[in-house]
Amino acid sequence: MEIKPNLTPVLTDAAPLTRSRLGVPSGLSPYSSPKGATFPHHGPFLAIPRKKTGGILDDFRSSGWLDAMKSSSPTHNKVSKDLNHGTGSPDAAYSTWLLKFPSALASFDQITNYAKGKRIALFLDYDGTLSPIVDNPDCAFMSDNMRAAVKKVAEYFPTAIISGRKRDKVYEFVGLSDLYYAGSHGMDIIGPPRQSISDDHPDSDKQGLGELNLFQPAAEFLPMIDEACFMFAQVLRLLKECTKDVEGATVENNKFCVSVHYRNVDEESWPIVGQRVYDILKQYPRLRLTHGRMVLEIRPVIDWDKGKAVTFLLESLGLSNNDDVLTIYIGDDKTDEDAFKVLRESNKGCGILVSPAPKESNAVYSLRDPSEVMEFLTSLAEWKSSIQAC
Ligand SMILES: O=P(O)(O)OC[C@H]1O[C@H](O[C@H]2O[C@H](CO)[C@@H](O)[C@H](O)[C@H]2O)[C@H](O)[C@@H](O)[C@@H]1O
Repeated sequence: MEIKPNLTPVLTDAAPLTRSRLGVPSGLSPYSSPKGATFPHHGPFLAIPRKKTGGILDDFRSSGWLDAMKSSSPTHNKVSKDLNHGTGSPDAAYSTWLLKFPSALASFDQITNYAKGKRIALFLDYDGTLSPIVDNPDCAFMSDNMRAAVKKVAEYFPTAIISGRKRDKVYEFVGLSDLYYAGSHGMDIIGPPRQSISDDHPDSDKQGLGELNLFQPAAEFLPMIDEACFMFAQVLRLLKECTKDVEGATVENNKFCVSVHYRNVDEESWPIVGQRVYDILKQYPRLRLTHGRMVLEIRPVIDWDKGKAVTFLLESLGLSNNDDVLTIYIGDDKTDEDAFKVLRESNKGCGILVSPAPKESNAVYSLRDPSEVMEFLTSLAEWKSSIQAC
């Protein structure tokens, strides 16, 4: 399968996303729960506050922008201190947390038992999931071993990478053509083919990868995003000229969203960065702010996120209305929670949270870090290969 960047868009404006405009079989309304077995949930459900999508600076107003910056970006010391305070040691806290979010490796048999007779659709976040978190976003390379593991698993299951990054950038990092790519938090999707997998090749998990479509629900925001991105960069440059305080702050243009990174900024100066972003955003009522790992993410106020992207891809692949499909989404970030939530509520599959420390989540299982993700993907491919051989 070739990635063709210049195909005719399915939809290039931000008009309401209806079934007919999308040209997909069943629209984007919430799934109804399938009959029959439900995916196992462990321990009490931990509620994640629902993301607001209606106005500007929702997060800032509701919880205070500095608090939000700090809570989404705990420093290593702060995490250790919190864990020690609550339960004695980070290891003990992690073990307790694992009761609620069991390791997907330790629960591998349970997952594959559940997957028996079903087709698996696989969704993978990039940063912090396939590549380790590093200080310089341009150097977040995935290892060759990880690439081989993703390639292998994609030979058996339809596999999509869903990232906050610009689509081209994440494709450059991953470098595999036989995958679907959704950049800008799902606002820039390559794929899927016009014919559904199930219509074409009912006996296979992974067929029908024909001509690809481009889906960009926020296309009309492009000029505005470019302009805002330019302003963030200008303001940070001016700030750096006058003061060393924000040394380390960088702006990344992710096409349909902008990332303002503060990982390399002294924590005392985070308020300056946050305040500048806040000031500029006041001029853009159609842009909103969300928080990632040491990053402020500015995006259009459309009701679209990674969860919607998963729904869109499953529907377009003809996999959404089948009870014989198990969707697995692996991710590490707040933005991945939208996808975990969709899977949890629709009972269409399970989220696997990648985290070395306890966190609230809508995922069902957990993995500690990208090396465990690699092990899980390898095991999944081996399992599929072994049952095919039987
Ligand atoms: O959805 P993702 O693929 O997880 O992308 C989310 C953001 O990831 C990148 O930033 C994060 O990773 C960087 C490299 O490890 C790290 O330096 C940064 O602090 C993290 O926030 C990416 O640079 C952002 O544009 C994405 O939005």
